[in-house]
Amino acid sequence: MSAEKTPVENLTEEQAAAELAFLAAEIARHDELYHGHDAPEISDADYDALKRRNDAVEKRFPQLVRADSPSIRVGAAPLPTFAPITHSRPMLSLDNTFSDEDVRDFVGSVYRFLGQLPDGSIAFTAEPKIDGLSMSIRYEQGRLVSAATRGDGTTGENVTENIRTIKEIPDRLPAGAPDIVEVRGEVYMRKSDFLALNEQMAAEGKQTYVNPRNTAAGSLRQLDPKVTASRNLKFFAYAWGEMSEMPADTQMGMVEKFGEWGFPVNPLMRRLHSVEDIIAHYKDIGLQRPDLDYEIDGVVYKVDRLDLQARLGFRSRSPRWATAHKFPAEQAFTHVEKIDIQVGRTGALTPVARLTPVTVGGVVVTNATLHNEDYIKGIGNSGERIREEEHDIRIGDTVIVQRAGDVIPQVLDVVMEKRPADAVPYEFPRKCPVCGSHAVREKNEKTGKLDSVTRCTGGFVCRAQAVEHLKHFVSRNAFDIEGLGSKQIDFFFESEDPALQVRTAPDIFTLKKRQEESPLTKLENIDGFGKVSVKKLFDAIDSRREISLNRFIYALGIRHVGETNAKLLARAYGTYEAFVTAMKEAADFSGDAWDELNNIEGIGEIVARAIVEFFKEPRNIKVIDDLVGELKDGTPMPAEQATASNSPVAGKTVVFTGSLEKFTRDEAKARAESLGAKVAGSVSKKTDYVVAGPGAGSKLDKARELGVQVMDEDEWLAFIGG
Ligand SMILES: NC(=O)c1ccc[n+]([C@@H]2O[C@H](COP(=O)([O-])OP(=O)(O)OC[C@H]3O[C@@H](n4cnc5c(N)ncnc54)[C@H](O)[C@@H]3O)[C@@H](O)[C@H]2O)c1
Ligand SMILES: [Zn+2]
Repeated sequence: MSAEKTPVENLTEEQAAAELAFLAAEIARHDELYHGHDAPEISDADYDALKRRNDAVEKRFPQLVRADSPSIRVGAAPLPTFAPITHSRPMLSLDNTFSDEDVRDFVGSVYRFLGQLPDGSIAFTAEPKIDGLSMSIRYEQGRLVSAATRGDGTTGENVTENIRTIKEIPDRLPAGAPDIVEVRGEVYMRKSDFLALNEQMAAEGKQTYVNPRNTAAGSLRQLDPKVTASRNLKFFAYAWGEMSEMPADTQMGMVEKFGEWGFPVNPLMRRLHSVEDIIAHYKDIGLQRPDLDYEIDGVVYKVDRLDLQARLGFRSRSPRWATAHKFPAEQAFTHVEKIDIQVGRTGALTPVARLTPVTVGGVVVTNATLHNEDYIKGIGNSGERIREEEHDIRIGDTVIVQRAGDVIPQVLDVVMEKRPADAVPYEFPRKCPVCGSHAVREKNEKTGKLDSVTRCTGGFVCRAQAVEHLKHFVSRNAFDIEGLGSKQIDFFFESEDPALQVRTAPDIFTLKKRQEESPLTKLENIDGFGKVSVKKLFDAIDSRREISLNRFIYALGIRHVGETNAKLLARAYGTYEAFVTAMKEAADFSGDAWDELNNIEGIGEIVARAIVEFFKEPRNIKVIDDLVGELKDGTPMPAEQATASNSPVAGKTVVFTGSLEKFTRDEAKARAESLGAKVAGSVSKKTDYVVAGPGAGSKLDKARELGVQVMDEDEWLAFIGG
């Protein structure tokens, strides 16, 4: 879909054709979901953007307009569930306008089309665009005989029995009404009814609805009219189909007539002349929008005189005499009831505002992400202010929420006038709410600033992260346990059976024993496992009780510690014991152990911090101790190279000093490391050997002072075996 991003003017004809084909299929799919199943997958704003893109491409390449172009189609084909009804006159859609400029263009185009009419002489009606579903209701001799949805504009669904259950829709017209009357308008659900229905659905443990429009459509298209009847649907009349006689000669007059006949009509409809008045009314309706008990998504403008409407006529899918001026993504006011912390799979603590439910742009919003600690304070990712000082988000605050691009609702700002006197700044937790481990913000190496994300350090024990960690633990470059894939981990993790459950790494190694001791749950009887595969699995697990230190470290899934760093650490410390002891000693980020960790070539400060934070968490230590206890000899094997060479220097710390003659400093270091030694830059009590060439100075003195064994180059070579 990268072509989508290419500016229309840069598209080649070939690209344009391909994109139009894609858009036709994609828009048809969304139409089907939205109109056919009342279950849209994307927001209206995103849908409208697809449509606009299609229009723009077609405008530049008119020769490419497809027979199935969304610009000439309306809605979606009726569902076969209902009998089809062919409309006596098509039910069309409306053209859209999005800006004041578009409105001027629309009015201008009407004047141009009609010609010779003085400015200000054409009246337009302006009325809210109700977000429901359009309906055509037919009366013959004053009696309701049928009702149909719009469908694809030509054929709709017969929903007569369901429409009859709507109390607001008269069953009979008063005497004097024409013989044939088709009243068209919008069936909708009130916001308050929608919220109440959803509450009830939730209380009954049923799936709740997304928004009033889809709920209204779903409620109407029920096979059982009793369900429709229970939903308290409403109606506004604003248009008509076939009429045996016209009772008025203006749009306004017609709607007034509908009102007289007993149909609900919208009280906000006005007749206006100038673009300025039209736009002012649009703004006024926009202001009233949050307080209306029904969803509207714009204001519809129509040429008032019906003779002029007739002259203007229709395009393929919409009248030339009308347009819908859409509202931008909606904002709404609501309260922050509380702030919860969610822990992601990587351990990130994300604050979420729990809001008093409110509909925003047609969708009920109950949560908004607050991203991180700084965002709550009003500080952006680069340290910039995103809200005014003091506009930090507090529990109890009234806030403005917006669905921009309509994905995750955002809290835009705080209404300070409404802040309760006792509201206190939110205190971001320093502990993971899931596992209780301490949570930290990392420091950015380059900027020296704190990272905006707060992370749980209990990666190894935290339930929020555990599944991912376990999957990592058994993966190919870690413990590499065959037969224990992602699916199996999910299964064992979710199991509530003590004989099957795996929540932490050591559980993997106790599984066999627990199985043996449990007379009830036998893994081999569970779907997907069989006798043979269970034996294989337990063999695979047992074979991994012997594991190299670098794999072991990598398997812990410490942040920033990938395979390379795990190898560096394993090589530097040689043994598990040495490694863990050093990490514990480095807990306060100072002292010899901390310096040595930072001295390891390739290990930077961020990595070093992450490792120390990990080992600082007693919960991690507990699990690691359990894990190690399950291994052969109660420890991972010393670093890989060391075991290979059986060298006397494996795991030892060596310092080279003075000018070496038999080899370069780099060569000496590489050689020593390949034998499993750790090469350090300075002498400390941890140093095992100092290799001193001619001219050695202070390091040699220090070694003598500490009683460290000193060798010359030849002795060293003999020691390591030539
Ligand atoms: N999210 C999705 O996947 C998806 C898919 C398809 C359509 N949609 C949304 O549906 C709408 C497009 O559907 P559309 O083709 O029905 O166009 P439309 O809803 O923009 O406009 C036409 C409709 O407006 C309605 N309407 C309400 N009040 C009216 C009034 N006072 N006067 C005249 N008509 C009035 C009528 O039902 C008419 O059919 C857009 O809002 C679009 O975003 C969304
Ligand atoms: Zn945690």
